[in-house]
Amino acid sequence: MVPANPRTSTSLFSVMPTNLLLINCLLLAHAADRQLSYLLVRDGKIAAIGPMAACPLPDGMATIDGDGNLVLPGLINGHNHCAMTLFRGMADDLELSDWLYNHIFPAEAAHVNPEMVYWCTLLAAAEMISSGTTSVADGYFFSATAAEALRDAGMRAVVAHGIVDFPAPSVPDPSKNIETVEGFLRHWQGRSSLITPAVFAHAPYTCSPRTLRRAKELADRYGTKFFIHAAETANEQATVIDPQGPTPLQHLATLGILDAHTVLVHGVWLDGPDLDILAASGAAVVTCPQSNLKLGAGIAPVPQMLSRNIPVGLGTDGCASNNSLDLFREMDLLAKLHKATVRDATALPASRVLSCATKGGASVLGLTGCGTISEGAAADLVLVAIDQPHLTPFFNSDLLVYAASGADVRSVIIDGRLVMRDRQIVSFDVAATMQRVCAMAARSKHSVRRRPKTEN
Ligand SMILES: CSC[C@H]1O[C@@H](n2cnc3c(O)ncnc32)[C@H](O)[C@@H]1O
Ligand SMILES: [Zn+2]
Repeated sequence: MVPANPRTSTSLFSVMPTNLLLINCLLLAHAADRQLSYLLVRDGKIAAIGPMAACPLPDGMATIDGDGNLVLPGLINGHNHCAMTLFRGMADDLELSDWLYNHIFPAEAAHVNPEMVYWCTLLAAAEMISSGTTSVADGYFFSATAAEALRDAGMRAVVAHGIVDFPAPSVPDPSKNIETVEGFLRHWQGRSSLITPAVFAHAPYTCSPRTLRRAKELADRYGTKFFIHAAETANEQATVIDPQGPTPLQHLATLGILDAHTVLVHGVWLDGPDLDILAASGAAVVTCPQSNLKLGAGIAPVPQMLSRNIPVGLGTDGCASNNSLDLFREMDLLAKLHKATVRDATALPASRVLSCATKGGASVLGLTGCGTISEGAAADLVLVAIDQPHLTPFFNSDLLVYAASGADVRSVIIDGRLVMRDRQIVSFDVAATMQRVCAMAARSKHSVRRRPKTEN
């Protein structure tokens, strides 16, 4: 149940067993021959997989019948600002700097507080779980509260505390940024099997070189991931750094903050030399194609990244720029975009895209053992109903990218716990969460400048 007060959150869900026997599941490898399998889950990990003929006796263990549904590794959303569900649809059809400076930052200054972050993050968790996402990288303010919400929802998350050089909702005095984030890292490191804390410096145009260096140094000291939005729009270099000077990527490289623990979000405006620097640094990229198209930013050179072995994950970005958290939509778009730009249908195969949203995404976020179905891997599993007209006949995983949607997900298991069963989220009260967010949205409507709808 959802606690009435986010500060006193205690989730019954956290004491649920992490041992399960999953029966009658279809593994991707058997999609064509329809041979059903069992998966034995112990202590949140996959302990054994085999054909139904060799299924062990439940021996008192909770058993879930997969009903012939396809079992997939849970999808991994590499970039989100979960609490921004409150701002869904608030500022559509605007380019990034207008959207951010004239609409989003003012709305955040007025409405972001711990209560908002708790409930709006829970709402994001409901949307992600019900569309097959089991892990997310969140980057926002009041990160301790976001971490509580994601843990209470039963989601696996890398929760990164946001840093900007101006007064932010959770840190009104930017000179206190580093110590605040350090407190967050100290509190959450090793506290929960589900939550990994990290650092998020917002962007090269909102963080000074000194802030960027100190934020990265802090992340390194705690051995955490360091995230940054960078090279998102064409004018980032012109308006932010120096029109004649280094590119945003060169700027970050010169500051010494690109390495294997750095995750660059967006990376739309990267030229050949930038991509070479990135590849040599070991840093990863999370691409957010829906957000990049909607904000008019452009198309990230994902095939060129992959051909240089730059690790690439897939993210939705927040609800105010997407406006959906369904990674199936994101996969479909990513797989098609590059085919169109270079007029080559082989530019980015569906299987490669599925890997960015699973195994590849896990590696970008440092989530060891996630994004794969094998013995010893995390039991983060999604059951997809393929026995439907739009997924028939089902021979291989390409259909997951080109025809499936989040609505096809039936049940979800995270860290060995059943989080959604037959489309019913069981870890928290979704109806109550929607009610709370609707009430907040109604209150904020009077003070937030929502875009008037114009007739054409
Ligand atoms: C410190 S991260 C949170 C901060 O980032 C803002 N934000 C959301 N999406 C984007 C984007 O695509 N580019 C730049 N900034 C973005 C969000 O509103 C928060 O203020
Ligand atoms: Zn973002």
